[in-house]
Amino acid sequence: MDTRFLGISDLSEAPSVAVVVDVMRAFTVAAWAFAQGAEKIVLAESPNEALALKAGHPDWVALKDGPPAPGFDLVNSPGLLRSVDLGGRTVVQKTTAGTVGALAVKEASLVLCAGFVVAEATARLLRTQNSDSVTFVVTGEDGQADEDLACAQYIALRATEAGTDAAEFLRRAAQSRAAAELAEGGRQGVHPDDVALCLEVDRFPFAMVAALEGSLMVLRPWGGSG
Ligand SMILES: O=C(O)[C@H](CS(=O)(=O)O)OP(=O)(O)O
Ligand SMILES: [Mg+2]
Repeated sequence: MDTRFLGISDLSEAPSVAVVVDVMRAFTVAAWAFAQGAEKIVLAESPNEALALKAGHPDWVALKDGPPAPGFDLVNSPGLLRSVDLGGRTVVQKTTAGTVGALAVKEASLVLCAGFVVAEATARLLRTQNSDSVTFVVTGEDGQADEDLACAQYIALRATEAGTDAAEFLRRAAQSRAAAELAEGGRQGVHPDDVALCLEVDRFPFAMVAALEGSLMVLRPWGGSG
C-alpha cells in the first residue's frame, strides 16, 4: 500500500482513498457522538452554514469548537460530550481543522475520518479495500501536528502489520502542542479529561465514513456496533 501524508493545503487533486485524521479533537468527538447514539454527523463548511442547517432542522444538534457560542448546542469536547444523550439525533459539526480536512477531500471515492479511538476499525476497513494508494490528511497545523501525524502513521502501519505497538505513537501525541494547549486549562469548551480521551486506542469498534449525500458531506459509523 502506497501511503502519502499531506496537510490540507497540500491537497492538489482528489485522492481515491483518503483518511482524514484529527485526534484533538474533532474525530474523537465524532466517535463519541456516535457512541452516544447520534445517527449521523453533517460536516459544515462554516459556523453560519451550521446555524442555517440547524434553523432548517430544529431537531438537529449544532456543535462547534472553541467556547460555547450562541445558537450552538455543544462544544468540541469528548469529555463534555460523553454525558450527552444523542439517541437518533443528527449532529452538525464545524471545527477549525478536522471538518475542514474532510470537506477538502469530499470528491474522493472513499473518505474515512479517524483518530486513535477508531484506529483498528479504520485500519481494518483499509485492509478490506485492498487499495494501492491511501492519502492521509494530517489536519492540524497545516500537516505538522504531531498528534495527527503519529496517528496517521500508526493507522497506516496497522493496516499492513496487525501487531504494531501503539506506545511510541501515543507518546508523540501526548507530547504534542495540541495536547499541551488542551492540558493548560482555563479555556472554555475544554474538559480536563479531553487529552486522555483522545489517546484511548480502539475505544470504539466502528470506523467512520464520510460521503456526499446531496450537497452535504455526511459522516456515519461503519462496522462495529456503531
Ligand atoms: O477543538 C479543537 O480541538 C480544535 C480547535 S482548537 O485548536 O482546540 O482551538 O479543532 P479541531 O478541528 O478539532 O482540531
Ligand atoms: Mg485537531
